[in-house]
Amino acid sequence: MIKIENLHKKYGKNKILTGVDLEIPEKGIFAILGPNGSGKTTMIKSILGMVVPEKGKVFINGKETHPNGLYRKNLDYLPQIANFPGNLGVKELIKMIKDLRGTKANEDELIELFGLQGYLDKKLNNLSGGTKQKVNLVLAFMFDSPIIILDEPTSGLDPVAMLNLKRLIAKEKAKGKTILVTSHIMSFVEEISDEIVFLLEGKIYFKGSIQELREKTGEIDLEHAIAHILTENNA
Ligand SMILES: Nc1ncnc2c1ncn2[C@@H]1O[C@H](COP(=O)(O)OP(=O)(O)OP(=O)(O)O)[C@@H](O)[C@H]1O
Repeated sequence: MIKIENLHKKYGKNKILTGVDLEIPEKGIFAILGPNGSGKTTMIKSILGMVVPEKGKVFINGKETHPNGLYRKNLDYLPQIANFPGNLGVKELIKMIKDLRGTKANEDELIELFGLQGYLDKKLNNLSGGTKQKVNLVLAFMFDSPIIILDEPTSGLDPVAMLNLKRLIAKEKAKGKTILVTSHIMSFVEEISDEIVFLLEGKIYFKGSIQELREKTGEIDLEHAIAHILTENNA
């Protein structure tokens, strides 16, 4: 379980999170939504210890996260923008991340799933955006951790890769994992999520099922429900 208590984070004078309280139970897919700049990535990075909040606590499975970051061994993360050196080859990068992590990985299955066999000797600089994203997805899923955090996983993916990603996420959920995901693609969110967490003006504005959100807003689908909240709040 992931628990966030009274999280506050500002960058300079810019207050981003102003008292986030959130409990994510074990097992299931939870979509973190909110307008651009609402602090989704900042919240995710706080869970990962990559952002230091002014105030607040994060607990993973009942234990407060420690600045030494050892708890991250049980978390897999796909960053919104992964900045690996462009002169690294795909195979080299995968090996480097495996060596750093020091645990077993199932990269071969994922390389096949995303059709990356022909790219293993290519340098990252020479890959298209979508192919780079597929490599990042391999890195994010290959360690089989119980918690997976995906920041904009659909970015740049073609429809085949998108279908493969959805199947992969469903398979990982079936293993009992907890998956946190951000996305601006509402059809994707609608298809995969068990619950929605909506961030607005530094706090959790809504947490619940898509059905509950539709009922709360009186709208026909998630896209309209989100648009309704944003318009109502001038966001
Ligand atoms: N390192 C930083 N230094 C200064 N400001 C930052 C930093 N990181 C993020 N911000 C600012 O914090 C705010 C929240 O950013 P964040 O990336 O968390 O939003 P988001 O909800 O993930 O946005 P998006 O939907 O566009 O990905 C933005 O205004 C952003 O410019």
